Amino acid sequence: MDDSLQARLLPLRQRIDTLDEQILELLNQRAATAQEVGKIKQEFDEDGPVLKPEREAMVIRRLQQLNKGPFTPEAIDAVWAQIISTCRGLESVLTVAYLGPQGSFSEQAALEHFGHAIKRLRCSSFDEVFRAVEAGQANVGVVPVENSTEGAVNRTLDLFLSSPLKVLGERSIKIHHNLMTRSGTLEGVTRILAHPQALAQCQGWLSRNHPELPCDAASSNGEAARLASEDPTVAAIAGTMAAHAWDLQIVASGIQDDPQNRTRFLAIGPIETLPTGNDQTSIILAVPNRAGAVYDMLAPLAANGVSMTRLESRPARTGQWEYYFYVDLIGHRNEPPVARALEELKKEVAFFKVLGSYPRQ
Ligand SMILES: O=C(O)C(=O)C[C@]1(C(=O)O)C=C[C@@H](O)C=C1
Repeated sequence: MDDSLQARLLPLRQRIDTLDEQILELLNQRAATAQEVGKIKQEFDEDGPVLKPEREAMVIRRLQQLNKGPFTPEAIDAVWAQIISTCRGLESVLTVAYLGPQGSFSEQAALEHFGHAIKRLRCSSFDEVFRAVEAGQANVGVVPVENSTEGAVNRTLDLFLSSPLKVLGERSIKIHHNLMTRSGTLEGVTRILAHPQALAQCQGWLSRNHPELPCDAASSNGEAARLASEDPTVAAIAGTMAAHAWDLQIVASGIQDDPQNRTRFLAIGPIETLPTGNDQTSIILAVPNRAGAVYDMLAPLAANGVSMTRLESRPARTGQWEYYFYVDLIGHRNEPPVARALEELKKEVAFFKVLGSYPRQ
């Protein structure tokens, strides 16, 4: 019985070994070719960015279209993110800034988007992420912009207003929250710590299951986990990555009120991204405080057949009930319908800023 099992498995495992050798050979050929690409790019522009977000998106999309399975499109995305990350890292290592500490959801988004062959710059606030990239301490940053349960991440929206950085890409990740402690139980625990967004995303579960425990805000879920690792009276709400990073045990998993809870992150940096054929453009607008102004603001989009996927408003802090509108459009700013719509829009509004055009995820 055992022998016949071995006899059937052996040739298949030998075939896997041979295929792996071929994959390895091809990966090394790919890495060497990327290094050549890197040298040519450097000859043309010594200080130019190694990162080409449009090319990375197109490499992955092309393979997803060619793919006949059983490898899944998600697996292609995950595997090639790592392959490209390694190839890019052999040209020059990308420094990525995001809200830390270790194990934060921002870290997860940064690693999923840019792969593991990066230098990690963990920051203590979103302000610091923007500052680090603006000052050149990091090549790019990753910041959350909206959550499917809680809506906009207001601080990020406000920071975009005055930052010269561009949006280079987007990455939406599933946010699965867990309650965790050092011991794996709630014995001796007197309070729960988490980022305010996480507390809001779990408020139903918390009020049903632990109305007796006060909840306090931490600067990130990773930070809550770090504090729980030092203090047995603290339970943290954070992701599985944070539990591993801080050696915590999960008391309850999947405690977010919406099982489909997701957060969308944006990659930001000082570079423009070229069109890929499937892009999105993010802009900020402000309109004069008069009747019909918002209608007029949106009319050029409809007139040029440009679809809007998101409209968010933030107070302009003038005390006059004036607002900034954050708008996402389908298409790239260099493509004629979007370019025309933006030209017309500019004439209607009191404030206009393009945050960037970037590949849709
Ligand atoms: O095509 C390039 O410019 C490369 O440097 C190669 C490569 C890749 O590995 O495919 C790596 C980094 C860039 O961001 C884009 C693509």
